[in-house]
Amino acid sequence: MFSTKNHHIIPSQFYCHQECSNTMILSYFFDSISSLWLQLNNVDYEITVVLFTVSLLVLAGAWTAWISKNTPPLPPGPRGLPLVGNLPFLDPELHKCFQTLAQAYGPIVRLQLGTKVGVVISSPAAAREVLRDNDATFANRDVPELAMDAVAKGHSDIVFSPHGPGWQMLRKVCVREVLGTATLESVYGLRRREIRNTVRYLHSQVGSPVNVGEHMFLTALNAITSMLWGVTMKEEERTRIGVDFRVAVAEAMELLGKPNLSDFFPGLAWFDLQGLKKQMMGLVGRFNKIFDAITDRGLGLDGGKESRDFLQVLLQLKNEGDAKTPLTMTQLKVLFMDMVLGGTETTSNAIEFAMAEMMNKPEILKKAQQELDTVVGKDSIVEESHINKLPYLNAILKEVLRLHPVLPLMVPHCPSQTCIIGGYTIPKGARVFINIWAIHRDPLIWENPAEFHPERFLDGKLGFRGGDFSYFPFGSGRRMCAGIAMAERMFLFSLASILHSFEWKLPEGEELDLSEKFGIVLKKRVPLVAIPTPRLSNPALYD
Ligand code: HEM
Repeated sequence: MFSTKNHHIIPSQFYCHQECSNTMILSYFFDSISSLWLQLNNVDYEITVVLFTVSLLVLAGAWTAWISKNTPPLPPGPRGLPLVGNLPFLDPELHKCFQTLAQAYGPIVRLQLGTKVGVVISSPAAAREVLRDNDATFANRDVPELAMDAVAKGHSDIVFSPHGPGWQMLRKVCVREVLGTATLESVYGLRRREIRNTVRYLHSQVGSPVNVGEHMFLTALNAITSMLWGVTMKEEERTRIGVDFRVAVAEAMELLGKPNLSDFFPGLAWFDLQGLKKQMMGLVGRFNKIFDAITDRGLGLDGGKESRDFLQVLLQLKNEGDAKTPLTMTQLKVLFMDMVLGGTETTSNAIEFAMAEMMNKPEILKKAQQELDTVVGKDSIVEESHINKLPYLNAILKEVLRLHPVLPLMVPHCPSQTCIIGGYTIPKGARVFINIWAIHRDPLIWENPAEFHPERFLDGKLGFRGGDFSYFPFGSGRRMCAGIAMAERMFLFSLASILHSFEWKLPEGEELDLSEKFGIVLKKRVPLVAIPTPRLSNPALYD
């Protein structure tokens, strides 16, 4: 029965000649099926079944071949070992390791990370395809195993919430209500109080070496917790809670930064082989206790105070409970968490790198101080209202986030469906790293990319809003940083204050080390230790 028509010819054409048209292939198979059915009545039943099965198999094979012929390949990448893939060969300095891989394999590299596919994006064109052209598809996160439970219960924070109404609501509350210009302005006094405390403390240390990063971390943490609940809680209570909180945040960052086998072999997650999940559960319990103490205090207030902190803004929002922002107590707590985790180390590490780069090039430091002396004067102190009048300091912020982007691989994205990027197939569920560190140092884009040169940003053409994919330290698209406004203010106000108030020098015999240490948040390998000496006209300006 297969001797008629082209049964022997067409399959070989199909497999051998690429140019065979898809329409021909499909019409051939529909013909085959219909002719088979027409003849069913005339032949032996068993033979018919066998032939029918063979025909289906051929159809399936042809379909697979058609699909694979029409599906672009996976991106190129290094060979790995069975089971573990490329994991054993990845250098812990991942941002540099990924840059080297991009030099060998191109701007889109595939990795096998245990059972997971990883994809590294290292060019502006590919980043634009991911974050702009396919923004909705890539708006999900590859959720680490340690955050899975929270996501499954709908208790997740903004960073790991899946793209959807829950995430949208949290983000709206965070960006518009809490970190919007009006609320940020209203808590200026709380920010200022903490920065003045730091200046006062540094003044008490004049002539002695201080750990710049550590003090900037404490300043950022105190400023953020002060904005969060600094009106609600009295200073003494706030300091006590701040200490517990600081320890818990440091443990959470360390835990999240540890490579977790369960992320690479989700099948093993149930066994929690490294005990990380257990540790995380303990930590969640501690955070809950801290937040309960704070929110209980907030709930006890009558809300009639003139000055308000974020806690009071959020509790009011929760109590008003409009249908669009049905904020729960758990969501309120996770918002706090995002602000503390997202806003402390990022800002303080950027300030530490900026100070180190400037001390390495004293002419830049002098120029920044001269600008401050012109705008603020030596008989006065820096206020946040000055920061828009300091173009050189703003250029320093941009340049430090170019050279040392504090989230060098951003927060991994995850496509919700298989899609094509740069001519390659990116499978659904892949872990997509965007190597902004490599893009920000690409010699095809930047002149002398390794050099700290704030002047390159003085023309004001490049901004932070992710519109240009050669420079996007806060990400781009719908998952870009939710705290840009706060980060800008905190960085500029803190750096301006310590540069304006003090001269800085290295301890005798010390050498400046500018090297980086990879982590979710990039940090200086060797902490910057420097000696402050006063430079303002009147000691009262340090009170
Ligand atoms: C110098 C300081 C900072 C830098 C360089 C920075 C950078 C980033 C980057 C690169 C992302 C990931 C974007 C993506 O994956 O597409 C991100 C996400 C985020 N950042 Fe920041 N950030 C900073 C400060 C802050 C501050 C101060 C806050 C809050 C107070 C904050 C809150 C967040 C949140 C909530 C997300 C997750 C957004 C989402 O998934 O929708 N960040 N940040």
